[in-house]
Amino acid sequence: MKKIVLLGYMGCGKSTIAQNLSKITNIPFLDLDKIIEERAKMSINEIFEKHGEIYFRKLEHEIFVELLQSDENNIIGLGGGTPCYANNHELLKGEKVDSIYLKASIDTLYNRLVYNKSKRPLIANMNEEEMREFIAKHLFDRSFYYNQAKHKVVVDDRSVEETVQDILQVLA
Ligand SMILES: Nc1ncnc2c1ncn2[C@@H]1O[C@H](COP(=O)(O)OP(=O)(O)O)[C@@H](O)[C@H]1O
Ligand SMILES: O=C(O)C1=C[C@@H](OP(=O)(O)O)[C@@H](O)[C@H](O)C1
Ligand SMILES: [Mg+2]
Repeated sequence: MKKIVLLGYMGCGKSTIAQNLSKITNIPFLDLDKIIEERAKMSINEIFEKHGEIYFRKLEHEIFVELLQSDENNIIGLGGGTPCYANNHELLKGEKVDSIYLKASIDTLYNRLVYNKSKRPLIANMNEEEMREFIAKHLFDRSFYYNQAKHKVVVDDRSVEETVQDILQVLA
């Protein structure tokens, strides 16, 4: 049983890359946010609105632990905040876990998020200037946790296909 775990800031491509890596490797992929939404029968936005972020983080932790415990080989795309709460970063170091930080610059993240923020409650209501500032500070705060991953793949100026190949190389 092996788990390939993709982590990194919102917009770095965890969900997109997990799906494409799955197609090439035939290893089933799981998106932690999607599973949270299915369990809660609500969107991430609704969970934040109705129950608040602390409730979301609790659910996120419980489901992450559960996914790591299953006997299947899986590719798991985390949420951007997953490694930063409830000591989840310690789980990235597990023997059966290949954790990979998809590292993106502030510019890459900003460019990908600016038109894709509505489903991300932490940035949904920010204007462009606020968002750039927020990403810069938040990425700095979170980098300690992201750097706990076993591997790092830089995604700036890389296509989806190139990043998938970079991951395969790191895992070889
Ligand atoms: N080279 C690339 N690699 C990954 N995503 C890319 C790339 N270029 C553009 N994108 C877009 O950036 C966004 C990344 O979002 P997503 O995969 O949801 O990231 P995350 O799950 O890390 O928040 C998607 O809209 C995707 O289509
Ligand atoms: O960075 C975060 O704290 C979050 C990232 C989101 O996932 P993506 O990174 O896939 O957007 C989602 O889990 C939630 O909106 C909180
Ligand atoms: Mg995602």
